[in-house]
Amino acid sequence: MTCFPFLFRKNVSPVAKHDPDINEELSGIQNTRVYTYKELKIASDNFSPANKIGEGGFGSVYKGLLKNGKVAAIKVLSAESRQGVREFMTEINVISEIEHENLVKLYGCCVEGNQRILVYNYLENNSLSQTLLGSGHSNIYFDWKTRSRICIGIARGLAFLHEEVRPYIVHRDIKASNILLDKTLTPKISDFGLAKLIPSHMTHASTRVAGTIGYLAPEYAIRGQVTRKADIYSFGVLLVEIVSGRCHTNTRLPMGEQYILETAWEVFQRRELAGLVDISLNGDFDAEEACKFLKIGLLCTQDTPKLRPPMSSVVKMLTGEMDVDDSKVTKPGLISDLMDLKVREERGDADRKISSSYSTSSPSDSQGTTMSLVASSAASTTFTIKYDQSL
Ligand SMILES: Nc1ncnc2c1ncn2[C@@H]1O[C@H](COP(=O)(O)OP(=O)(O)OP(=O)(O)O)[C@@H](O)[C@H]1O
Repeated sequence: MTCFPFLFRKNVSPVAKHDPDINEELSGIQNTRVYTYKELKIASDNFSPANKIGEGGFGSVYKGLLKNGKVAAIKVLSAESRQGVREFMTEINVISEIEHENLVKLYGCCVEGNQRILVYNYLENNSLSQTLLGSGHSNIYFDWKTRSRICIGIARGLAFLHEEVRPYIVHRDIKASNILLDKTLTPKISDFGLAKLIPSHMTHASTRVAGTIGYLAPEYAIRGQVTRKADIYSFGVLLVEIVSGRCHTNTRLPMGEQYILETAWEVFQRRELAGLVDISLNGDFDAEEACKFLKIGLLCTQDTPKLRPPMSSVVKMLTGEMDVDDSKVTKPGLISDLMDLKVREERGDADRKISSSYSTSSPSDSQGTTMSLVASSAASTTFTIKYDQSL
């Protein structure tokens, strides 16, 4: 991490003065490069639409050329988003302290008036969701070797967060759109806005549930306990997506085949896993390895969190340093089971009610918007579930 002569907190007094919460969080941040708004405006050619490279839940992302000649991705948070500000601070806190080949690199940030901007190194090949899973909108061909390398890279990045960093980090939003690819197709985990830093003596932290339907571990959605096992579940879904070239949910398929984990579990039981491997590979893949990856995906998504292997073991299994024991694979926690639960709860059978709210393009609109898990399960929608403690 590059250190600069001035500290982050010296540059934020206009915001801190108005918000004691942010002030408190800022005091924990030591070395973060602070850009002026003017610098970033110049870098992105006045945030020109031609330089806009993406739109996330909390604002727009622009490509820009920094004064030092480096190309950057400049993420401008929508100004009025309170939720976004909290996530902005989390992102800085989490990622400014760590560096790994498979994690996106934060160059710095900008806090001026109500402007909040994050500056990352620019990754040339977009995200996995826009390329591999982007239904033909990309000209990158992901052969088997590339996919295998991507899976191992993501696993290494996550193992680093889970097992090497202290306090360890639960990412909480591992999904295809948060895996960015550099020019050599090396995967970089991005978007640490939802991450939680958890001291090692704690087994979990209770929190508002946040994540993306389709990647969300059932026990996390139900009880709101953040553990590494929830990330491992999301990684398992992603692994199956990468091998199969299919998004976790496809409502155009017949019932019973819409959720990739359901399909993976079925073909696993019928010993036909190879049939799930992406047909666009035209059979040109290492079938044994591909089936092994799918089994690891199933191991990671098992309904019982304790049975999911730690990420360091996942890395070893993916690289062949550790065997995968077929007989150990148990049924995955399935989103359809989660929907059953929701339906039962709506009927009043359960003693705890889940009330959900979700954000699409405008996070500031999200509070209080009731979402039915059933109705929205097809979309890759980031959402939050809050428990009504009074129930
Ligand atoms: N470092 C980067 N290099 C290149 N492109 C990037 C970079 N960061 C983000 N992008 C582009 O901007 C898009 C939006 O990113 P962002 O992280 O804001 O949202 P998201 O992860 O797609 O969605 P959400 O915020 O809902 O999780 C990404 O999909 C990607 O195309």
